[in-house]
Amino acid sequence: MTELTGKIVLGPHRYGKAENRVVRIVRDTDRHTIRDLNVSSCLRGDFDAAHLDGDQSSVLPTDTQKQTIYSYAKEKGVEFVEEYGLALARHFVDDIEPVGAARIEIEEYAWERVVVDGVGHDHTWTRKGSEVRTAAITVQGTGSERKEWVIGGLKDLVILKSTGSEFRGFLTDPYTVLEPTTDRIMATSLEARWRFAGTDVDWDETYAGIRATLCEVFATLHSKALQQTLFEMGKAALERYPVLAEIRLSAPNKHHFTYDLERFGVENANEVFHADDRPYGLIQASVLREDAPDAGIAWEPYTGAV
Ligand SMILES: O=c1[nH]c(=O)c2[nH]c(=O)[nH]c2[nH]1
Repeated sequence: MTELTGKIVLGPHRYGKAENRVVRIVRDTDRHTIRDLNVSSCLRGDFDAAHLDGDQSSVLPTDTQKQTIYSYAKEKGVEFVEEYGLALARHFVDDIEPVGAARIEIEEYAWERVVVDGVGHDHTWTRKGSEVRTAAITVQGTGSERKEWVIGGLKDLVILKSTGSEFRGFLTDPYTVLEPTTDRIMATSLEARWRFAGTDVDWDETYAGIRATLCEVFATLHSKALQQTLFEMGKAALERYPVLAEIRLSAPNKHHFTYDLERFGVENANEVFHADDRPYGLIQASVLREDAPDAGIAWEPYTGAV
């Protein structure tokens, strides 16, 4: 048995307030707007003494981080979640001495107006689908050492095409039972995260455009595999949006198996399927520019997987 005798030391650490549920209503007129967010703050820096000696003198309480998150929702507004995240991250790095880097992760839940007499209501909404907009903002260092990274994204975007997808010609071995197919359902619950090359961005327009591009390629590309579809989706997003350095895609292959109706003498020409929830193929790919600026710690996650 291998036995290790080396000195035990503190490794990397970070802390913050995770999943602050911030609902911001703008009510300057009778027609209100709503932004519904889940905001996490994460600080890195010289917090060794808190771990090694129980010394809290450098520790900004996670409760204070929470209060700042809520106050900034009014002071700075949340019209663009990326700007709100940048304001928070800059504040923690610039104004709180021991903080070397701050990361703000945001999920945004979409709401749509209830329609009354054909018109969207002023102050009543229903939650819109499962889809979530995401952002992860990291600010590190001050002065000439300053680095800022913004990652936009979405998750739980459920998308399905009923044809235009095949999977054949794959490697086989004695355990292979899968039949090749030239016509299948392709469906996924897409997670995509894209890293911006800078911070001067039309955030909402870019979000809507990237989302539309990803959906358009999924729909129109005749797919030979989910792997190919993911690469082409990412490539199209980078081609259309030069503000992007890279995009990372994660897609569970939500299998739909043709249900065996032959047993009943009933023909099933790809019309009735069993939607299987588990297990699923999990296909992940990143697409990037060769001249993408350094990602630094932009992808180091706090609350969730990246
Ligand atoms: O698009 C696919 N990629 C795979 O790698 C794979 N593997 C599998 O069994 N079905 C599929 N589909």
